[in-house]
Amino acid sequence: MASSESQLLRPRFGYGGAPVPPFFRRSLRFPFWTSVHTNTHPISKNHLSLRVKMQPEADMMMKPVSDNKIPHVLTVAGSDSGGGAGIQADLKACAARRVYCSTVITAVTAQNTVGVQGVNIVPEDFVAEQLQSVLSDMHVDVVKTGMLPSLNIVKVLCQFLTKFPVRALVVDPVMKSSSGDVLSGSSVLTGFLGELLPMTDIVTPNIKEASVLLGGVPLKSVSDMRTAAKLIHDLGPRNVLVKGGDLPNSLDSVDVFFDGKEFYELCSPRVNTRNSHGTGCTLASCIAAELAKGSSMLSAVKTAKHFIDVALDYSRDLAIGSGVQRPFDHFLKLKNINQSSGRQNMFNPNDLLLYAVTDSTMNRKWGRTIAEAVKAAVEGGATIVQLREKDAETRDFLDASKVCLEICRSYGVPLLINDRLDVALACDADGVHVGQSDMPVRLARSLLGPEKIIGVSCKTPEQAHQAWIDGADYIGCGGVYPTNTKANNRTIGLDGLKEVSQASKLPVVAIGGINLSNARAVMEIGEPKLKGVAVVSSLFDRACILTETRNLLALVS
Ligand SMILES: Nc1ncnc2c1ncn2[C@@H]1O[C@H](COP(=O)(O)OP(=O)(O)O)[C@@H](O)[C@H]1O
Ligand SMILES: Cc1ncc(COP(=O)(O)O)c(N)n1
Repeated sequence: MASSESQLLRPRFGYGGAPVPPFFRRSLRFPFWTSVHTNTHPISKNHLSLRVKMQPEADMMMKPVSDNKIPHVLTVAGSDSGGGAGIQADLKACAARRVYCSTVITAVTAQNTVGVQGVNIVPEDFVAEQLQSVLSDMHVDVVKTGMLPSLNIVKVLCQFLTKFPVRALVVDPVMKSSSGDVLSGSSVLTGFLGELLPMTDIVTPNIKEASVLLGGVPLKSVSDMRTAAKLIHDLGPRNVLVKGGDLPNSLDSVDVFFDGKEFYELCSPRVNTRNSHGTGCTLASCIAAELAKGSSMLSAVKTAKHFIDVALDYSRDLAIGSGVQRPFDHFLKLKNINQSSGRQNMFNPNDLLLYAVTDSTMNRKWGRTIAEAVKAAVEGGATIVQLREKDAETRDFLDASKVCLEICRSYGVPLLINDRLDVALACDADGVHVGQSDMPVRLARSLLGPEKIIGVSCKTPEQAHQAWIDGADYIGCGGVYPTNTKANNRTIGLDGLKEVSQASKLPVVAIGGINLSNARAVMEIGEPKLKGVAVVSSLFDRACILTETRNLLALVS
């Protein structure tokens, strides 16, 4: 089988050749080998780097089929009673990626954080019955497979995939659990090699599974993973992702992607955690979800890898179960329940580290769309973004906000809207930032509900205290230095910032004239409540936003 993107996205629903939206077309001017630095969940200050070779035309996003068709992934996998892996991980991954997920259960396992205590295989005719029910009715876009515990189940699945072709088939060749317990016996290998892999669009073995597929050759290095990816590709799948989560002696977690022509190494710092049970299932489901939405294969793989990084980093110390195979949180929500108010808050104060505030005048000056500016900033490592569009038409602002939100979500970066609660609500942004003469915080909270982030500009300890009483999440304090971006804005200097930060019960981000030459001095006032710097001109009034963001991030981290 050929390994082209166009083949993968078979135009069953008629959008394989859809034109690229202008935003994506313009954003594809990457150098050949590029290092895309993205921030992890800012609980840690690690920054990921995806060492990937970008392919401009192949890495574009495709337009969804129609506005009404919900992207749909069917997972054919086993149930994990502990909820960390298998069907449960697949459902959570698809929900987190906003894709519908149906399920065909191949086995029920009794499993927890210690290991697998029992496996009950579903008879193949009942697997067939489930496949018939879903595939005959529900317009599945992508099928993702996990635990396929018997050769007959593999065969039944292949028959159904021939009868009901789908746009893409993602195969996670699950063989053992992370605890080392066998989930699929060696008999299924015949089915994989003879039937399933040749139908597969991407197969995602970990290093042990890659070794089994290749008859037992050990994989000990990234170079071995590359060789294995090539050899597995020869078995029929159009794309191969050899996952390096278990690669010994590696500080990084490196996955090797091979599309039949090019190799790509996707690299991120290894998260030191026990909460990694279900990463393989999640990664494959995430790839399936992105493909169902219309992404290219490389883009789907990159998004999935980034999703895992953010979720693992967030979940590194989640206490669930007494064993070492602990699950992680796909929704980044479990730790943020504010017990006292019952309010569930997604806000993490460390998100304030490098806060990018857009400016339409600067974007016009440099000939950029707001989305291009935001994309460059988050690629450079901005940890939170605020859209501040004082003179935009509502419709234009809303459209731009939706595009920016999509970009920010794919990087796990919160997006706030300045002042315009209506726009924030309409696009489901993560929150708002208001000034002292904008919507009062208390009203904003009642309109936005408990989950959204609300920030408020404060110059004095009294305003900071009021912000806390009214239910804000953070305060923006400044202008620290004189600036042109805001007329008649009194400068409070480092002394004023220190005074407000000492008094504030809320996390503080400094704003006003902050740039590469003074950002360090700001952070060095050493106030625990001061979590970062917010910048406008020093990112957006510059030729290369991405480079400026990286440089500033390095200074404040
Ligand atoms: N500790 C970790 N830190 C960062 N990424 C990890 C870690 N463990 C696994 N991953 C990533 O999770 C995904 C699943 O990999 P792996 O754990 O090797 O698969 P499996 O769960 O099938 O054994 C890969 O993208 C891998 O790089
Ligand atoms: C039902 C089921 N499917 C897949 C896995 C693999 O997940 P992991 O490699 O994280 O143990 C599992 N443990 N259980």
